[in-house]
Amino acid sequence: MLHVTNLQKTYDTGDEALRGVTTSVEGSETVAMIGPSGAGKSTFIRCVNRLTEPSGGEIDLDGTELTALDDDDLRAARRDIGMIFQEYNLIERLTVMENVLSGRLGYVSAWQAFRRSFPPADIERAYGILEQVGLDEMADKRVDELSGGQRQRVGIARAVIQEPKILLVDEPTSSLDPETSDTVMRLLTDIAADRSIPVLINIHEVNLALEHADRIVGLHDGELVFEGTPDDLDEAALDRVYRGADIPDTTTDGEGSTETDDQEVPLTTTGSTAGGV
Ligand SMILES: Nc1ncnc2c1ncn2[C@@H]1O[C@H](COP(=O)(O)OP(=O)(O)OP(=O)(O)O)[C@@H](O)[C@H]1O
Repeated sequence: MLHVTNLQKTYDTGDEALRGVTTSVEGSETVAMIGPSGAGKSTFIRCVNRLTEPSGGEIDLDGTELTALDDDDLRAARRDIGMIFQEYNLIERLTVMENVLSGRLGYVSAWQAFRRSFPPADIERAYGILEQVGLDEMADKRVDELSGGQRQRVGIARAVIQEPKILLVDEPTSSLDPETSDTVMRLLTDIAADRSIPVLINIHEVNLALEHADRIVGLHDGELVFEGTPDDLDEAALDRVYRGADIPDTTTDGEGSTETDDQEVPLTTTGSTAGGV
């Protein structure tokens, strides 16, 4: 489905955000991308749909090489990629329904898009998706009257109505409380299963990744340093992801040395940390 090969990004500032990352996302799996702040997680997701231009590498989505597309073809290819953002990126003055339908803008004529006029089938589809995300009663509410969790569900519905081949999700829970974060993660994995599409989620909280992901990818300083199941993410792997190296066991009581942290492992949405899982 999504095959990324040797993806590189160096910003104009000289920051090397991605140093040759290779990974794939397949089937209807939920993949969590973890890593410390600045590891390159957002850059990776933004490069995949070319909101950020990669400096090198290949991105193959279902047989289409995205890095080779001109603007028109890229616009068409982006319909296949549902994006869900940390800060929701909704149009505040519009209703829930209008925001969800904006996910269909890529499918209607320019005139229909200008008038925001959508075929009845799209409206029916929107009601179905709103029901799935638990917002069918709120279709006519303005989104600036909603809670953070409800807004994120509107963002999910807007991405899903595109009928994408993949969902890319950038830190969906960082503004949410733990319970709402859990609901949002469960919703994303349910959607992956229902629609048989993969979901790639950047996530700060390791606990949420362990609980909800089928597979975890770990970045450190622009490099992929871990790829495996939640069960594979042991303390040594966490050290590689969050500290950039395997920390040798220097203690006499057999516990790994975590005293030399340059970055603690964020385990929960409330920001509490610990040396292991
Ligand atoms: N627009 C930009 N211009 C220059 N440098 C950037 C830009 N965006 C990101 N960077 C740099 O690229 C590196 C990776 O940043 P990125 O935001 O992708 O990391 P991240 O893992 O998503 O971090 P966080 O979890 O804090 O969002 C960092 O060193 C960052 O400073």
